[in-house]
Amino acid sequence: MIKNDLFLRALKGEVVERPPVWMMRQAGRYLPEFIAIREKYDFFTRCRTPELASEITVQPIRRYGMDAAILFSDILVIPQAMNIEVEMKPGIGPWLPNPVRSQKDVDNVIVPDIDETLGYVMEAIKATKELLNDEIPLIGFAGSPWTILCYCVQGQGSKNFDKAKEFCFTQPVAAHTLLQKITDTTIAYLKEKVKAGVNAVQIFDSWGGMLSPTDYQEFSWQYINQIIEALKDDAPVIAFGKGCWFALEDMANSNASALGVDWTVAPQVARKLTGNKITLQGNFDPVRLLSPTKVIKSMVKEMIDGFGKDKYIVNLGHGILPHIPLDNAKAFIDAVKEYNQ
Ligand SMILES: Cc1c2[nH]c(c1CCC(=O)O)Cc1[nH]c(c(CCC(=O)O)c1C)Cc1[nH]c(c(CCC(=O)O)c1C)Cc1[nH]c(c(C)c1CCC(=O)O)C2
Repeated sequence: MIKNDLFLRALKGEVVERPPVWMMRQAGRYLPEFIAIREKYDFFTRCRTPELASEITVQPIRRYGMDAAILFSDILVIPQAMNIEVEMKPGIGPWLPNPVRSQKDVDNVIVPDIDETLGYVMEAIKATKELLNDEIPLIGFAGSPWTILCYCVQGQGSKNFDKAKEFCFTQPVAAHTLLQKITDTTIAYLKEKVKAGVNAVQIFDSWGGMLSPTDYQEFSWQYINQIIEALKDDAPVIAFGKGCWFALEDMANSNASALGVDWTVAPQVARKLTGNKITLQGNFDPVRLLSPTKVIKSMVKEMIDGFGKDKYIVNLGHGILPHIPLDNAKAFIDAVKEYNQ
C-alpha cells in the first residue's frame, strides 16, 4: 500500500537494498520554510492547526526525500492534555508555570479523554496522510513517561533534571502514581494515532540516560515496556533512549520492533549488546553535521558498514540542530541513498 516501504521492511527485519533514512527533529528550525511559518504562528498554534502541522511535516520530505515522515507535534501535548499548563517560550523552550511537586499535585493530574483533548493531533495525522499520498510511511510519537515526568516536575529543560530525580527518590509513591497516569494516557493516545493513520510509533526517552541502570528499570523502562506491550499488535514500536546503552540488553528482549541509540555507543557494540536480534536506529552525532560534506558522506558509509545494511535505520543520535547548513543535511540523506556495499 505504501510505495516506499523500506522503513517498514527494516522494522520487520527484512533484507533491504539499502537502509532507510530519516532524521529526528527533521521538521524543524534548520529549514527556512519552517522558520517562515514560525514567524507567523506560535508553537502550539502550529501543533493544533492540522493545515500547519501537516505542511511542516512534509517540508523536509519535499526538500530531501527521506524514507519516513514524522508528524510535527511535541511530546508535551500529553501533560497539557493531563491538566498541566505547558508554555513554549521562544529562546527558552518548555516552561511549566505550576510544576508537579507533591502527592496533591499528582492527584490533580487527570487521565484525559483523548478525542476531547488531543483530537487535533488525529486531524493533523489525517491531513498529513493526504499530503503524503502513500508515498512514504508516517511516524507518530510520544515521550517516555519518565521524560514527561522530567518536564512536569522540573518545570523546564535542565542539564541534570535534579528536581525530577529528587521527586522520584523522596516521594516514590507519588512519582509512580504520576508515571502510571502518564503511561495510561500515552497508551490510549498512541492507539488513537495508529487508528488515525500513523504507520509506526516512536517513544522518545530523551532523559533516560540521567538515571542509573537500577533506577532506569524502576522509573523508566518498566513504563516504556507497558506501552510496547499495549501497542505491539497495533503498529511497530521504536524505543529511543538517549544515553541508555547500558539497558540495550534488556530492551532487546522486549517486543519493540527497533531500538534507537545515540553516538556514545559504537555500532558494533550496540549490535553485540542486542545480539543482532533487533533492528537498530541511529546514531550519527548531530554536531557532526557541521563537518565538511565529504567527511559527512564517508562517516555515514562507515556507520552503515558498522551496523550492517539490514535490521538498520539510519538516523541521528538525537535531534538535528538549528544551525545545520542545508547542504550538510542533504549530504547525510544522499550518502544513505548512494550506499552500496
Ligand atoms: C524532549 C523533547 C521535546 N519535544 C520532543 C522531545 C524528544 C526528542 C528530543 O529529545 O529532542 C519531540 C519533538 N518535538 C518536535 C518534534 C517534531 C517532529 C520532528 O521533526 O522530529 C518532535 C518529535 C517539534 C518541536 N518542538 C520544539 C521545537 C522548536 C521550537 C519551535 O518550533 O518554536 C520543535 C520544532 C520545542 C521543544 N520541545 C521540547 C523542547 C525541549 C523544545 C525546545 C528546545 C528545542 O527547540 O529543541 C520537548
